[in-house]
Amino acid sequence: MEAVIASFEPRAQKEKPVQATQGVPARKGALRLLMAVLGRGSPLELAIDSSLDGITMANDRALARHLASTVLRWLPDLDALIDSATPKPLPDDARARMVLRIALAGWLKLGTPQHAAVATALPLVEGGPRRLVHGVLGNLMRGEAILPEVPHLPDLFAIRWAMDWGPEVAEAAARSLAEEPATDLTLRDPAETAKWAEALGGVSLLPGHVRVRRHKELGGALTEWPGFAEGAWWVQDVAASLPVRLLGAQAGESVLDLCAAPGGKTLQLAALGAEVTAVDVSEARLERVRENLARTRLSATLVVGDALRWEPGRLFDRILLDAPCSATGIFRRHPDVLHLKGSRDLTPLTLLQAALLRRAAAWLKPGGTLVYATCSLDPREGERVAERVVATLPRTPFAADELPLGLEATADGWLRTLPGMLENEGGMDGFFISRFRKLA
Ligand SMILES: C[S@@+](CC[C@H](N)C(=O)[O-])C[C@H]1O[C@@H](n2cnc3c(N)ncnc32)[C@H](O)[C@@H]1O
Repeated sequence: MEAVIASFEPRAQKEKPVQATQGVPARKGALRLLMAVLGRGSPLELAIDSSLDGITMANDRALARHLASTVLRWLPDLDALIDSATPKPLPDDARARMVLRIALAGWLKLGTPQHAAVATALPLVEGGPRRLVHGVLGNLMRGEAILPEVPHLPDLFAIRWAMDWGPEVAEAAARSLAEEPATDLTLRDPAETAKWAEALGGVSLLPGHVRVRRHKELGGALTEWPGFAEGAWWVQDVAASLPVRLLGAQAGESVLDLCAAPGGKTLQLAALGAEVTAVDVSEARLERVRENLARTRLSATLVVGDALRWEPGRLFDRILLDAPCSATGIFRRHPDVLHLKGSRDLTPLTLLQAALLRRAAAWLKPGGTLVYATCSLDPREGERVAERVVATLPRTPFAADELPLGLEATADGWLRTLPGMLENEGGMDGFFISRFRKLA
């Protein structure tokens, strides 16, 4: 998973006052989404099409997604409230628990009036569970039910991130989970930064970057924002734009973008004027790259291929390997990664990452530069993988004057972006970025 190039769903914010059972389709959609993520372990983005099938109103779709995302941000806290009001614990994936989570998220976080939260919950359950949902909501609404100011991370991540990065990073991660983050855009032409920052009502943290907070004037779908149709920008967290910035590609150089889809970094490289070959194993995801290249009027050679078997038959000046990973660094935008079952065993991923890195290194010209990056907060997918190749591929540490945003390299010469960094400006995703040069 990676920064989405463009979400085509309009965003729902505070829910408008709901009449009686208006809003039931959105709750049904949210319920199906949560069943897919929490019941079957599907990533939220992959569950959207099937879960929201039949929900035609854009507002209902947006609200369904926003409710599901809000539940995922506050899951341990919502569950603690539910457990405090049920006679015996409900199974994690019980329909009644899912419906209660949605009703409480609507009431406590989206401003749904109490009567509407109840009226939209009850049609989703029948029989005994319906009486249970009614009773639990009644109990909680009569009492002093509140959510904490800062959500609790699931225990696994609270403990792991405190151990790996320190308690202050885990605390910042929890703070950053409370709200949907701002939308970051990367511009096709960095010379137009001021123009687009003004047109979009955003702020720029770097040349070629604009950060847009959700605001009423823009509202609606991203596709309607100024500059979308003409391909002036694409959605990409500021941290996700750093690997290409640090690869140092020049116009006319040959660059291999390995594991390229959905293509944020391919677009960045193509915008620099590099001759880009973008490879991805997923034809469907590569189609997104194709669409985005067409919209931005940029070009790259696209190859559907498994990088473990594909052979380029040539060498490249520079290679970017943005490897598949657990995506825990993008939990603010994709809170489902904190709850996906099956994502706990990292061994297959770390073996794949190391194998991809070794293959990529073989395709580099002598003197060429390779960047290995992941959007994971787990050192087993970042530092530990990079350390495995340094004996054969010397690292090129990041110099202080080439690191933007006040970032500093680690003692080993890598770059780590972590929760808490840029917090006053709205934060950034968690990335690991390493750079190597092949001896000439
Ligand atoms: C982290 S995402 C890449 C994000 C992309 N670089 C961007 O900036 O938009 C990882 C990608 O690796 C692809 N992938 C996974 N295994 C692969 C393999 N064996 N060969 C090629 N691509 C692979 C996935 O399909 C996925 O699109």
